[in-house]
Amino acid sequence: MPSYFTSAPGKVILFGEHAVVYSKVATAGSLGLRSYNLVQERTDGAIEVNFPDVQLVRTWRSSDIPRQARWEGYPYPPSTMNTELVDQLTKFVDLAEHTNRSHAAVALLYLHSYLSTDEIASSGYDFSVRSDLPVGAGLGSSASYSVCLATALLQLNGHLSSSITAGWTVAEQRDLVNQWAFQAEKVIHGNPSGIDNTVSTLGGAVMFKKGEKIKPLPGFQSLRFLLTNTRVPRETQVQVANVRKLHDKFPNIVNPMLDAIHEISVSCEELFSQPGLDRSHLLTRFGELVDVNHGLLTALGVSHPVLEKVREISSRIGLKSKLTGAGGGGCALTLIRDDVSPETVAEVKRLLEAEGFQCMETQVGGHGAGILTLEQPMSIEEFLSHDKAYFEAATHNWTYFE
Ligand SMILES: Nc1ncnc2c1ncn2[C@@H]1O[C@H](COP(=O)(O)OP(=O)(O)O)[C@@H](O)[C@H]1O
Ligand SMILES: C[C@@](O)(CCOP(=O)(O)O)CC(=O)O
Repeated sequence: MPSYFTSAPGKVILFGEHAVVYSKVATAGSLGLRSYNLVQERTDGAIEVNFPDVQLVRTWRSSDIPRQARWEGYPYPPSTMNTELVDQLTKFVDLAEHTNRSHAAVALLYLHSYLSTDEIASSGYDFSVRSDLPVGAGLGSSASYSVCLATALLQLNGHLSSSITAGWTVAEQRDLVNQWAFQAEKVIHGNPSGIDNTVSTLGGAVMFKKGEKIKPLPGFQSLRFLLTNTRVPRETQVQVANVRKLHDKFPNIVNPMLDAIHEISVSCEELFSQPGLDRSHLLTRFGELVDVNHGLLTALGVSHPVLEKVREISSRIGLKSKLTGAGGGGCALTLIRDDVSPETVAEVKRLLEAEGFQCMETQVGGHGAGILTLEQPMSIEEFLSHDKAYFEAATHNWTYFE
């Protein structure tokens, strides 16, 4: 059994946060910031996890992990989450409940319980994960972690490009990864929408409407952004509830605002589907949509002084920013047009970091889930010491589900 890496990106909501709760369309894209998982066989029948981003190092005996019998629909996941198994695994991992660490561990063991063959269950494996993404900042770290796990477990158990799934299309394999990643997301979050794991699995950009199938945004061109984590903690539920209160108080005012946000996503889709549209013109129009969307979100009450600070600093240099995700703190995105010089980017970063913010430059719209088989085993220490550039290097022959 060779060693391999799996990898998956984070996500950013480009347009339509909050409006999506009211069944309007939202647009999200995959980030160049990714999580990476090293999977290696070991000889002692143990499962060892090394997840430094959530301070978890733990070993269990493989044969002690509860396992599920084959179910109808195999290898697709059952339609409902097995809450009994989640409870059982939460006790099994023996970590304080409801922490980052226990969620990460239970999500892995949940997939292991369902997917492991007898052979895999009696062997031992190391799972090590490192991420470029800040955890809990609304950039989809949990989805990218979940997609890494789903890809790893499906690969390990022969469901990806192996004899069991021989004849399956890439799209079917990608769908399988996405469905299992959604299971892991459910273990971590309870009731996620599915947009984060879908963007992370597919890559590129997607259009999303509640209750409808998430569809790729046709013609999307990769864009460059500066992401700013204001480090002000925010709770999605609180922001969503505040917008709900405003909506219920002034429906005739708030509904047209939500409709206007919907039209921004529609305009974004139209922008990318215009054949032969000049890139510079596209970026100008995109920047205008960024501005309008932020204005509407501010009117909905979900901005915050730190987010306005990001807008003020970036607009001084002629750049367009908006909050992304729930708002009330969290992250903002700033569009970096192709003609913006590296000096300008460095200057805006310097100004933002001087406010105590964390800045991350990244592309939006790149690859989704990927696998890379290693020719030689790699020590966990070496894996964890590598940076983004190492994993991105062209010599690494990643396979993506595209
Ligand atoms: N690099 C990682 N290693 C292990 N677990 C991770 C990692 N990144 C995310 N997670 C899991 O995902 C959870 C974070 O989810 P969440 O708070 O929704 O943040 P985000 O908005 O970044 O997705 C963590 O509590 C942990 O269980
Ligand atoms: C505000 C909302 O539209 C997006 C929240 O995004 P995040 O939790 O910041 O990634 C809520 C939702 O769609 O469930």
